Amino acid sequence: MITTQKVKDDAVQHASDYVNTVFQKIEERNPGEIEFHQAAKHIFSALIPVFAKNPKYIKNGVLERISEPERFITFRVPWVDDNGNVQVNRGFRVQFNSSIGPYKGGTRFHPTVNASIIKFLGFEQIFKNALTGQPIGGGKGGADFNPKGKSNNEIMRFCQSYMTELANYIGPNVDIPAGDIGVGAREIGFMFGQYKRMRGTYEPGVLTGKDVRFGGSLVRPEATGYGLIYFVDDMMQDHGLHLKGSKVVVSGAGNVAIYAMEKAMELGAKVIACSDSTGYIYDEKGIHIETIKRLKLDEDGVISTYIDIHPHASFHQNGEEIWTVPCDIALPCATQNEIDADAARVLIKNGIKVVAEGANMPSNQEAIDLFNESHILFGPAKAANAGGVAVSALEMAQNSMKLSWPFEKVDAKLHEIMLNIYRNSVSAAEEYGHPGNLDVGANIAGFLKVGDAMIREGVV
Ligand SMILES: NC(=O)C1=CN([C@@H]2O[C@H](COP(=O)(O)OP(=O)(O)OC[C@H]3O[C@@H](n4cnc5c(N)ncnc54)[C@H](O)[C@@H]3O)[C@@H](O)[C@H]2O)C=CC1
Ligand SMILES: O=C(O)CCC(=O)C(=O)O
Repeated sequence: MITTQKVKDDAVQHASDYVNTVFQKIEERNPGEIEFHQAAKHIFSALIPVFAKNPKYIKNGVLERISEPERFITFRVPWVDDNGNVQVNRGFRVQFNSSIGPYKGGTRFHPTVNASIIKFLGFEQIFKNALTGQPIGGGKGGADFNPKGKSNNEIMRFCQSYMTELANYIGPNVDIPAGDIGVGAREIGFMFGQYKRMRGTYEPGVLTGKDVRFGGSLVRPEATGYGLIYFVDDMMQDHGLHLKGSKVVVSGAGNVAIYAMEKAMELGAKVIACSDSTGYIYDEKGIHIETIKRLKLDEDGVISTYIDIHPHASFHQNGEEIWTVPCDIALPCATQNEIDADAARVLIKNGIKVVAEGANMPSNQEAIDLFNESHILFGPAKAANAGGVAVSALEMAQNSMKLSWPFEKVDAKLHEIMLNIYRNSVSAAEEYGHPGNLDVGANIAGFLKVGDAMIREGVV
């Protein structure tokens, strides 16, 4: 049952009943898809004040429509490993909502990928993309393929097979995939090469996160992490706090985590811990970012080897316990549901001031409630990590114009977009009776843009 703390009048009660009815249908139609249910429940509860104030969304069935993907594709991905054995994985693409632009969203290669994970990510992406202010709809894709331990040739063959089927459903004005966990510039390059070979035309706008030598945008590799820190900086300054001199803990050591650490350090913060799926490292003197980049980006190694190079640091095997490290700012940048109520309580007990989500849905609902109750500054994923997709949209714009913007120009646009996302989330939260709650504000601001477009486009 979805409830709101402010059941004041009939309109709110009616909106709450409506949201609960639609949510029940989602549970019935998508049995067992717990991550999708979690994301839907979270967003729906934030929207109760919107439906109470504007019954037009109820009348036009916006919630029923927005929560049912326009298209959900699953496909076989057969490939041959280095030993000559045939392997089969399952590929997915959800084309969730195209009311404000072509479907846009990343691609995850990880053994845990299933319909629920892809739908939760695609659903979140609708609202995130709307928040960026750019004309991009929501989509997401991936496969239950485990890139760990695979050779470069195996990765290439897998990407080519994945694209051979996916190419039937995407295009620069239809659906534009990018990277996510397990998919970076190398995988995007292999997929781009296969798409080009199949189509026989050069269409750089079909994928983002490409290498700069063939249509990629400067700043895209850094964008999610840098954007996260711009968001944190804006949010802290607005509350009289400063990044400079703050102690930061970051989970993950992939694309998002690395560039978040880099920008945080550049702005004067001290990052003292980061992790991968094997455990976390603690470096009281401050993490040496060049070592992490070399270990994780160049060598695809494990984080424990950091202590061979920096013996004063320590390695701790259980990755989740990274949240026991006392700090001012916690940045979950690894995966979903990495902060539960217990982790949130420890962070709060240790005096945390800011939590901002680089990963998608890294904090569960109980954790978010605890942060809000304790007046921790909380930057929700769909606002705080929107910098990656925002620069992807800038990459699409450059591809359409057949030109490349300099680093400084893209970086300045990224910063401006993050500031606008912050301000719009603050305003929406205030307007709908939850001042200071950026989580509610971001969901509402994203929804209003998409919901209004859906009404104007008719029942489609
Ligand atoms: N790449 C992008 O532009 C964007 C990514 N995101 C989200 O950010 C998160 C990270 O994505 P990327 O950095 O792109 O992926 P990545 O594959 O580059 O890195 C993921 C990192 O998380 C670590 N990790 C995974 N599970 C873990 C666990 N249980 N405990 C500790 N560490 C763990 C991995 O070892 C790796 O270091 C994901 O939730 C993704 O959906 C969100 C917005 C954009
Ligand atoms: O750059 C993109 O299109 C997608 C980024 C992404 O997957 C995300 O925002 O979660």
